[in-house]
Amino acid sequence: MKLQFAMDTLTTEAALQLAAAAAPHVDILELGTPLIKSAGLSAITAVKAAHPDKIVFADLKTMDAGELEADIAFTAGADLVTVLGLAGDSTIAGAVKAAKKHGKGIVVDLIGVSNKPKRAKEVVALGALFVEMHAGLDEQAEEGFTFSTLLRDGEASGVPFSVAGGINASTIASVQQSGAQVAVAGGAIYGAPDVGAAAAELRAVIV
Ligand SMILES: O=C(CO)[C@H](O)[C@H](O)COP(=O)(O)O
Repeated sequence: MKLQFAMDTLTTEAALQLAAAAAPHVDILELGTPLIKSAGLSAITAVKAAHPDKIVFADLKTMDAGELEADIAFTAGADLVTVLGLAGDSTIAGAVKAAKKHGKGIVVDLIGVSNKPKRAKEVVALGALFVEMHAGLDEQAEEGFTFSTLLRDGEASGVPFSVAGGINASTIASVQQSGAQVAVAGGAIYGAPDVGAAAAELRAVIV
């Protein structure tokens, strides 16, 4: 299972510092949606230039203009770009078209989708590389939140999936056991006093 570090910060400088600390322990460096909205596509270029050996993931969460938005992110240096599963099929197909042009991949984020296994199958049929079983930061803050549903949905989907939703060192083993291809961790790494040590701790559980 690959480990993805979601850098939910607001400046390119902060992202480069986080990436430098965590890179030895992670496979995928994710530029979070707030970072791309705040710093722009140049943040993608900067992270890819600093870490050409890593998979750079641009969490655009595209809802419309799939081909155009994916194209500009791939041109900026992204290897993987997200489109929302709530978007229409034509948006997802457009993003997949851009990914094929660049030899890269589209990940469909199923945040907010009620029947995630069903939509997962549909979007992989449209050409998505994998889906993200995702409970966002707001959903995580809701009373009674548990990400066990995400693991069940991933297993039920029958397609390649990642899991994101507040994963930490005590829960990442269950993500691996669910058969996920990628575990996404944001706050558990960037919120730790020692970013490198936090990434290493997660990595130690899954190797
Ligand atoms: O995409 C996101 C929010 O929409 C986050 O990057 C994702 O949820 C991972 O971060 P965390 O581990 O803190 O939940």
